[in-house]
Amino acid sequence: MADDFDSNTTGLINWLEKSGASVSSSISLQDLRLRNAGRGVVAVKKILEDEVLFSIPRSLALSVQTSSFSHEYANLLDPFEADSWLQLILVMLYEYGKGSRSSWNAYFKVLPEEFDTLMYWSEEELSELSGGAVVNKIGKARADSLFNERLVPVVQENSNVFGIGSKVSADHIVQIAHRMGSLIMAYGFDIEPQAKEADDDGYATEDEFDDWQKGMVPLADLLNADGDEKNNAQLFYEQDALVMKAIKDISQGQEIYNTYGLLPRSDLLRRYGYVADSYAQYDVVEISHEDVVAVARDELGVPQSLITERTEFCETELDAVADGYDISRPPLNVNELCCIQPELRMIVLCYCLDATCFSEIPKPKKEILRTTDSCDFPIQWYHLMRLIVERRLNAYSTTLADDKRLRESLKDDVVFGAGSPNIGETRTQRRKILALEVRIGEKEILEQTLELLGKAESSFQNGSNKRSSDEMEIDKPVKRTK
Ligand SMILES: C[S@@+](CC[C@H](N)C(=O)[O-])C[C@H]1O[C@@H](n2cnc3c(N)ncnc32)[C@H](O)[C@@H]1O
Repeated sequence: MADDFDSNTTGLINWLEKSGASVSSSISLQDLRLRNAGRGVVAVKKILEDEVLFSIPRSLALSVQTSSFSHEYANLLDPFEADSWLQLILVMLYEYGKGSRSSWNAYFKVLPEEFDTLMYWSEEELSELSGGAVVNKIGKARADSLFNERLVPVVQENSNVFGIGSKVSADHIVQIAHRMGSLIMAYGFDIEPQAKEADDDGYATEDEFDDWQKGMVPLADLLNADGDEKNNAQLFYEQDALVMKAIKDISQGQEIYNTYGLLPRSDLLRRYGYVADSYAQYDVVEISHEDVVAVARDELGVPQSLITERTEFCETELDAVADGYDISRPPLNVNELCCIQPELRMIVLCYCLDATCFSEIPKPKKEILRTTDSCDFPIQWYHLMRLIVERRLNAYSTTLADDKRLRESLKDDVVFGAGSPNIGETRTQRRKILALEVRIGEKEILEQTLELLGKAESSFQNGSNKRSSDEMEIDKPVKRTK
């Protein structure tokens, strides 16, 4: 491809090696744009487990500690002391503004200027995700006002320090700050600090447990990621260097993958702007507390006074109340409702119990939160839980069947995830497909949960030990069905 892509890649490797990094001859940084994966690191020779792929001196990581900004302009950083994210953005604005005078100039040249992360989606594109909880987690408005109120005045008042003209608009500064914030989110690492010297008596000082610092680690952040067995490398924080090592044998030609953690695809899309099938196992659906209350009150007729009393109990005695609760992907071949977060199971239970059963909840109360499983629930629990899941499913404007049909119709055009060619794909079309994958995952979870609830409810109704809430013995030991 005729652009600066390859020369920037070479520039990065040359800069790293000149600055004390070592890069194994068994790897190469390659152009994976045809697979919609930007740059990536590929094994050019067989690599053995524990082999060092590259080693980056700590001083080459870009952070508040390593940039000269923190001592030259400490006064500008001070007001942001409590916010390490804003501090790092400020440092990156400074180094970026220095252009070729920055030690990290070659590094900035390989970092992207455009993102598919949700922060950059239009309202129309985001509407493809409506019904899901992720649209409420993007935080663009909050970031905009934080940048406008706190960063813009500092940058404008010190335009010479940040290498921008004195007439640069607030919008432009906010735009670059968003780029830096997005880079930190998708490329940054939490870097373990160097171990401190031990005291004479052999004990390390308390400072040894200093917080890990956010920073950018050149090259380490050019590894793509996998949520499963393709993950074959990991960054180790050694005393003087950050060292990427193989965590399993890697064949020649295989891509080298880091991991971004056990993220549901909605979060993968929000933070990294892509989805991959290997993360589908971590998908979750969030049910808001507000929805649980609304369904109990409006659809099951639980009086508001009882809801208030029981919510308070769940909050003070069980520490179980949150803004939202997760339902995760039900494990295959397991007929239990362990996919529903225990806190949600317990709150729903508390809303269902009559006064006598409620007063019999045994002590220590927190114990029951951890041990109660679906076998101990009264029939009303299944009913309320089903209504909650159905309400959540109805929040989407399309059904799972609609979405699967749509995916089928797009299948010939686009392959999803890391292997997808993006030729001819418009940005909006690509985003539509990414959202479709997330929606399908969430709806699968909800439909599978409904199926499990239906099965559990009917086996409860057919069973000999039919109980209603007033017959319930809540302190019985957990009866596992397996
Ligand atoms: C830490 S960077 C990895 C380097 C990136 N490929 C580049 O060229 O700058 C993270 C970004 O890489 C992309 N990425 C990571 N893993 C991927 C994968 N398995 N498939 C496709 N893209 C991936 C996403 O755009 C993500 O935001």
